[in-house]
Amino acid sequence: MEILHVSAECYPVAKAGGLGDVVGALPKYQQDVGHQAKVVMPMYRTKFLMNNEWDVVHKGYTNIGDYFFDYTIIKEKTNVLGFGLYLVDVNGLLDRDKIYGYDDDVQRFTAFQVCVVDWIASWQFKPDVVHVHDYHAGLIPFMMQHCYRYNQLASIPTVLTIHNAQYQGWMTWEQSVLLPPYDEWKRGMLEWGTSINPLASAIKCATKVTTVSNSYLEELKFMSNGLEALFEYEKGKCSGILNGIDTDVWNPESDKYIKHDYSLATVEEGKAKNKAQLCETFGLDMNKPLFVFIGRLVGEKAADLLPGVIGDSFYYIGRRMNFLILGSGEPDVEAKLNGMTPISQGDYSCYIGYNEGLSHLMYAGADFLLMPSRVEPCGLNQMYSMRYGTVPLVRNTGGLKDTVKDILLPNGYGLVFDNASVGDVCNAVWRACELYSNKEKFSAARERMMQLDFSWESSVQQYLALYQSLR
Ligand SMILES: Nc1ncnc2c1ncn2[C@@H]1O[C@H](COP(=O)(O)OP(=O)(O)O[C@H]2O[C@H](CO)[C@@H](O)[C@H](O)[C@H]2O)[C@@H](O)[C@H]1O
Repeated sequence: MEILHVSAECYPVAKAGGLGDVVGALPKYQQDVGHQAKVVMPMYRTKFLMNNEWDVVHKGYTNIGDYFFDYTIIKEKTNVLGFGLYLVDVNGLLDRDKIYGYDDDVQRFTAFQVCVVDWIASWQFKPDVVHVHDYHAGLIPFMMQHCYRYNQLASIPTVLTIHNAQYQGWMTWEQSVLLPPYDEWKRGMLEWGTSINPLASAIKCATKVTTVSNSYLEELKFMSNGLEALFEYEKGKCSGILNGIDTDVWNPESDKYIKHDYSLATVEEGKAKNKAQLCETFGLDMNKPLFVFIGRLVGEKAADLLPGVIGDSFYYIGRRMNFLILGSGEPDVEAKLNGMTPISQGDYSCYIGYNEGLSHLMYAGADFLLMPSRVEPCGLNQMYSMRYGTVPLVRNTGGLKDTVKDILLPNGYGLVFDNASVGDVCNAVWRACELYSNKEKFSAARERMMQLDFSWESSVQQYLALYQSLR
């Protein structure tokens, strides 16, 4: 089968979060089991672009509204990522350093999608399925079916995977002129509420819709930033497929970002060395359990609770633990976390920013990972941490619910709590400290977690079965 993934992110080309990880891994494993998987994404000005060699495979000319432009599709020469990687170059719109956060993001991602559809229309043999990820590629199913120019693509099945339904890419109706001319009778397929909603449009127009865990799909029917009724209405075409993790990149035995590799047999010693490196770098106390948080500092991840959790843990449980935070996001949360460093007695530090290498070292060196998320479609961090023998503390929601079993249950290994509140998280921190002081139980949980299988194997088969059902 020939599968074309369309995404705004793909690790290691450009990554802002979990979307990049998934799009960098799923096609590789699809390719491994004999399919032809390709990824197309915008050509941002990244290190990966500069460090690799490219062939020009297509040149085209198109427009968004009255802005007409040339575009180029380039392909990485050697399949270094294990699948065909294609980048769309549009000068003036996509040639930026960052992925998101520009005032003209609507124009940028609309232009990207128009180019992708225009390019597919030029293929002699069409792909078996076009698999779009999140709202940045959400207008593609509509364009393939209802834009006159691309009528010949209407019969190609499309799959939408929702990694995060909070962001929907809302556009005003004035911006509808950015789309290629379409059948006006079908404008309802673009609309949700009073605006154009690319995510809602993809849910309506894609042949199948998947979410990155089963529990998240259930939650979306009750809480999806305004799309609840749509998820209920379209439930017949929706299913949940849990993400896997890229076990080549996330492997404590061969992680290129850490100095001290380790396996299940050497976990105590290996983690201790990594912890020592972290503690030395951040001035923390090696003898106390180390709790880390890695992620976007936003409400969805309940990052706003962290200052309260750290303060209350020190106050009520005592200064028996260390905290280390890595992330960037809402300025007030960043400021609060930075502002707390003076309270540190060698037991708190933070790194505000994005740092891939440090994240690997933290999964390897920490004892516990905090994930109090209010919303967590799947969550990769908890799976990485378990593979690295770091016990996750998670809220009972979305993919966290589907992947972490509380230590009190038979064969449990993590710490699960119900509410995204300072009190509930502190209680889990206290339970973790108790677990840490019982060396036997702690090692047993670690061993159990490290043997869990979070590889892509079964999820890849589920995606393939879904594609087959569309033919
Ligand atoms: N400051 C920083 N420095 C270095 N690395 C950082 C970082 N901040 C985040 N990361 C990394 O980004 C990734 C985050 O992945 P998640 O899946 O946990 O969340 P995200 O919300 O981005 O993804 C969305 O999509 C994914 C994929 O489907 C879902 O699992 C998830 O639930 C959903 O919210 C991890 O690889 C993490 O290590």
